Amino acid sequence: MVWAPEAVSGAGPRDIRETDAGPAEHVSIADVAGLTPLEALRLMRSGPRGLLESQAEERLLRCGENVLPEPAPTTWPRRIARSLRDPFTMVLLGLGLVSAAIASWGTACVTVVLVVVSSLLRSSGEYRADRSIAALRDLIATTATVRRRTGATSAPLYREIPVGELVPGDVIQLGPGDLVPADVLLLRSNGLTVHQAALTGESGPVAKHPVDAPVGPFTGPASGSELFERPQLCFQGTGVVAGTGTGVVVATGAGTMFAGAHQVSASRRRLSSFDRSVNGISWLLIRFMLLIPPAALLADAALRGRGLEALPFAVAVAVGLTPEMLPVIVTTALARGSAVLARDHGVMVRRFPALHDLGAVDVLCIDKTGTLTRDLPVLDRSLDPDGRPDPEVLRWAAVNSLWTIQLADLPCPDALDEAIMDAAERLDPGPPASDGIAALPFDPARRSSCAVVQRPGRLGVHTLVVKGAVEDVLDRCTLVRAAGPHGEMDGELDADARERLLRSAGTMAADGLRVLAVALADRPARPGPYGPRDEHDLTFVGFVGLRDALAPQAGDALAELAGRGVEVKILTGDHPGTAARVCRDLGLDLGPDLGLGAGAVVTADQLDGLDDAAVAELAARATVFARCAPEHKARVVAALRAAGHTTGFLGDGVNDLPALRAADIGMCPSDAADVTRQTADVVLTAKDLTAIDHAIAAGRRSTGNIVTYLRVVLSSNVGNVIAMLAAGLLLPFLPMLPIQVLTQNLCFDAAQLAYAFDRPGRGAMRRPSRLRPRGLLRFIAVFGPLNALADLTTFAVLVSAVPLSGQASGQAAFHAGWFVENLLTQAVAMLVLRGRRRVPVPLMVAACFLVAVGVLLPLSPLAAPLGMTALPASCYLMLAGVVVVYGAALLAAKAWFDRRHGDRM
Ligand SMILES: Nc1ncnc2c1ncn2[C@@H]1O[C@H](COP(=O)(O)OP(=O)(O)OP(=O)(O)O)[C@@H](O)[C@H]1O
Ligand SMILES: [Mg+2]
Repeated sequence: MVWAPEAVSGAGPRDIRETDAGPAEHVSIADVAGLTPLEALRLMRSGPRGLLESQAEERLLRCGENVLPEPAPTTWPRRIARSLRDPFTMVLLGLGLVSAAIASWGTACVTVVLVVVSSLLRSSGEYRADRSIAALRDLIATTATVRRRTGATSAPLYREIPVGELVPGDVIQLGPGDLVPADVLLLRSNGLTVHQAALTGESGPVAKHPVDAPVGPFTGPASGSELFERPQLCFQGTGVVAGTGTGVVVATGAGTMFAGAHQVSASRRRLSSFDRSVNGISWLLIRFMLLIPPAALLADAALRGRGLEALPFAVAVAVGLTPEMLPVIVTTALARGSAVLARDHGVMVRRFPALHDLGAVDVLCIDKTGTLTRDLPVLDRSLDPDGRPDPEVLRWAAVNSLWTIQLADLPCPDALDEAIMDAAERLDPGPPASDGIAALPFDPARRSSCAVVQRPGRLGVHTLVVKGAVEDVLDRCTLVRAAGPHGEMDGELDADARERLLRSAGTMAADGLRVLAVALADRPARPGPYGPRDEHDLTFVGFVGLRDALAPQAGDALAELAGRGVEVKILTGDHPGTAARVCRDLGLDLGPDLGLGAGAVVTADQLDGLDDAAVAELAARATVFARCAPEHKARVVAALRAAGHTTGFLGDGVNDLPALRAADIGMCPSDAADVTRQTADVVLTAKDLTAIDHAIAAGRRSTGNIVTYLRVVLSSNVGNVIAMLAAGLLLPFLPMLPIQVLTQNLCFDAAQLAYAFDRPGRGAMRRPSRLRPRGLLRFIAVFGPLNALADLTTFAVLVSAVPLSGQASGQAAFHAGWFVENLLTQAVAMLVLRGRRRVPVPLMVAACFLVAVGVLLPLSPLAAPLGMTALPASCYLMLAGVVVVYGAALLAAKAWFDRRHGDRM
């Protein structure tokens, strides 16, 4: 909400004249872009110690909650209107109009009933789906750390509040992984970098820091990109990559820059690949349907000279052909799959089409820490440059950990830092000896952290303590510490010494340890800020090695995934040796030596010189990519996708964000960084590979059910059309009355809803599943004609069994016979075409329903109005024979088809 400072003279309706004078405008971020922190605080009627709780309450009432303007909640009429926009419904409505125009009232009524039923079913399915997605919001909801006071004299306290309760003037803290909760002007910062892609589309992180000198009023356009370049401004919806900051909230809710951008982008939602393939299949069918009935009509007119009297029949056939339950089945299958997944395995799918994409995943990229290992590191050793145990190295590492945590106000300390401090505390308990001056928190791009401290008795000297990845720290070292006869001596770090140190780090890594290098430098004390460029000419002092145990279920889950045809790749920022060892311990095959110097492992610097094609080629061959910076992870994922793989990515850090965006399916655990959680398509309760395995299985199940539905419906529809065309040419009367076509269609639709509760066969669960129009066509090409053959056989049987000779009763018997055969064969096809596995109850009920209607309808009082009569017993026997032979033929054809094309979707 736009903040109107109190006490504006000439008060507007929202002003409350209670305090001293302030400026006359509502404040937006552009208004503070030219101000110093102090000026901005004054304008916002706040202070460095934050707002009073009472002030905040009052502002919350006046400015409203800090939430994005929601689109109006979907009402039922709107929901139903939306479900009518689907192509099948449009076609049905069109056919209804045609039937009304030719006064074929029965067809018109049935068409309307179909439209109403399918749109009601679909809307209620979507309603339930929306509700379960809304329930997920709590899981991904974020909080903000705000500084407030209870009374004018009390000390300010930091506390976590729901982001919605932030008000203009609040002083808040930002840390790595935070989603910036409002538009903010920075008061202080420490190595803060922010990812602004949500607003600017720019992929790299940008540095942000307060500007203390007045820069003059901001005169550019208030929405202009120039605003995003101002280092002192952080915008809602952007994510903190590294470092920390404190800032004053300027605009919240609808008043933020993000709210403006969000409204534009929300109206242009992209279609997912799943939506596109469903649409593709729909339009294919619609074209087919619009073509067949006119063709039937023309053939009929040409051969029998019947002209327009066959029009109602043609329209009814078109209605019968429409798979109007497809949208209902799709919604139900996906919503049900997601609900079961959430309930049984704690996996939340944030948009339903993602469930289909999960089933299609054939490459899964994961990180190492917390996924393959437990992320509970324990210090194993601390060594001097010569490889001798040396507690002094641990002490320095702990100094770095302590002061980076303390001075950078990190919200939650890194597991490595905690482990180092625990070990140092056991070594010498008590308060730290040195004083912290400044800190550069860990940055995944620099792969190191730095603390600047003042040692006791070393006045006038600042000591830089750096720890981080071995290669990166050694690159900034020129000296190496050596123990001399009279204490410490520093020798030159030449190429040989560097080689030797890299080798000993490699040995530790190959033992499965996480290795950190520690380095120091003394500098004359100075007041100014420290930055990454101060990390040079360091003295290497030693290594610390930490052991992180393997995650208990990781090995089994990797084997399961391999059994499902999912290839797993590891993208980690860690040492190649550590990564390779962990993978071997878990039984993951790393593949052959790539001849690049790191065995089977690719290190990210090897990707740097390569073009996209070469990266794709390497990505196909290698399993482990080590020393990855965030953009390397994204590059590998993008290369895999470009090569045609459906790629999933699991990660939890801010450094995983670019890859999460690049993947088809981004996954993260529910305790991941805010930004990561907001970006992911799938959120897991725990970072557990087993849950992903379940999620993939659920995706395949849902897709499998949709595919089975399409296969059965389309092959029987195609069969019927062929049979009707043939009958039109062979028989002197209509093979089926329009009302019969429609009744049969209603029965099929009702029965097929049961497919949402089916389970695909084992074979389908072992391979990635996708909706493939071509695979579908292949199936229909075999089973459609087979169905038509059964119909034609029935015609032959009926023609020989009932006296037709133009009598009405003969035709009614023929119609009844074909009606019965159609329902029975459909029941058989429903059970046989899904493969040989246990039939779930809903499907069995559906098949029995079809059989019961088929057998009983011609005997019931409804027979006469529907234009049918009871059949002689001999006819039932013959029809039973046809159905049994058809069932056997289907079984044989299905077995042949599966052998030929595999039991896949
Ligand atoms: N707190 C820290 N202080 C200093 N260096 C660190 C710290 N955490 C990690 N590092 C170094 O940075 C490297 C990369 O770590 P990072 O956590 O960014 O990797 P990652 O890609 O998240 O790895 P993973 O696949 O294990 O999740 C580590 O191997 C380590 O050398
Ligand atoms: Mg990580």
